[in-house]
Amino acid sequence: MQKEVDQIVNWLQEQVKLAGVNGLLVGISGGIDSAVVAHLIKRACPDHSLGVLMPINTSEENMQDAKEVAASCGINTITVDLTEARASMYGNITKELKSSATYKEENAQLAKANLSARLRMSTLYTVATNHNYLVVGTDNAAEWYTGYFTKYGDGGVDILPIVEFTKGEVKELADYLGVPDSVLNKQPSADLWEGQSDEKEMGTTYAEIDALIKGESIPEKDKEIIEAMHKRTTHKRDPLPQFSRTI
Ligand SMILES: Nc1ncnc2c1ncn2[C@@H]1O[C@H](COP(=O)(O)OP(=O)(O)OC[C@H]2O[C@@H]([n+]3cccc(C(=O)O)c3)[C@H](O)[C@@H]2O)[C@@H](O)[C@H]1O
Ligand SMILES: Nc1ncnc2c1ncn2[C@@H]1O[C@H](COP(=O)(O)OP(=O)(O)OP(=O)(O)O)[C@@H](O)[C@H]1O
Ligand SMILES: [Mg+2]
Repeated sequence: MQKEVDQIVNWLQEQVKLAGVNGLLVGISGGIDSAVVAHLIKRACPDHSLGVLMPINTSEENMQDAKEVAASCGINTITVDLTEARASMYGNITKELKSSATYKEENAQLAKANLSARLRMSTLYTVATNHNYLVVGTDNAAEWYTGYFTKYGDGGVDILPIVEFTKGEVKELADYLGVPDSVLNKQPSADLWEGQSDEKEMGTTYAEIDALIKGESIPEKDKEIIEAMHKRTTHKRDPLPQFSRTI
């Protein structure tokens, strides 16, 4: 584990040098992926790393976990409450959709959730520009394979240090790095709506996704769900389709 951590930390330092920036930042949610990334960037850039807490109707418990994550690695933090910004922006967009009779109630929850993720991305880039830092992403191998992230939201980042680590391996890293137990043992959640849990929404488990990625056999039902997610989200991993005048 020490060797893996050293390798990621060296890689992060290399990325800072290559990009010619001053440091690194990450959004800290109180979940395990951002906890691991916060620890790693603090190790890579002890004096030039930052954690950004961005509540949007976020529970006191998750805020407390985010603060404990920051305390556990000693990273500096700022908090930008986006609750009003999201309410105002979503309210304005919805008003327009409703007045033009193009509002679709069945897509509302997801649209609102993805707006939250994209407001967080915009906030991170505003802070990153101010500090001349890179925005560090928290996607792990399971999320990347299934495309379980918002395009240009939490997926809109500069570098991905833990994208080759399964959710199980992220947990091992978290344990090694000293992430608090409350975060280590918590159910993964995008926390984009009341009661959301990743596994409930996906209809499968991280254990099955991890197993499939590692080439192990898993129940047919889970395989179908995971492969369908993978296929549907190909566009999130591929380069942008670009019209070429030479075609
Ligand atoms: N074939 C295609 N080629 C190019 N672009 C395509 C496309 N199909 C859709 N699109 C575009 O992509 C959009 C759909 O993608 P996207 O906006 O990402 O939205 P979508 O994949 O529908 O939803 C995001 C999912 O990620 C989950 N999530 C989000 C954020 C954080 C976390 C977490 O774990 O913390 C999880 C969230 O709960 C939800 O299940 C469409 O609106 C369309 O604009
Ligand atoms: N309230 C928040 N404040 C700051 N950043 C956030 C917040 N919510 C989400 N994020 C950012 O979006 C990323 C994606 O969320 P995701 O839920 O996948 O990761 P996590 O919360 O760190 O771990 P887990 O998947 O176990 O919940 C987070 O890692 C974090 O960088
Ligand atoms: Mg989370």
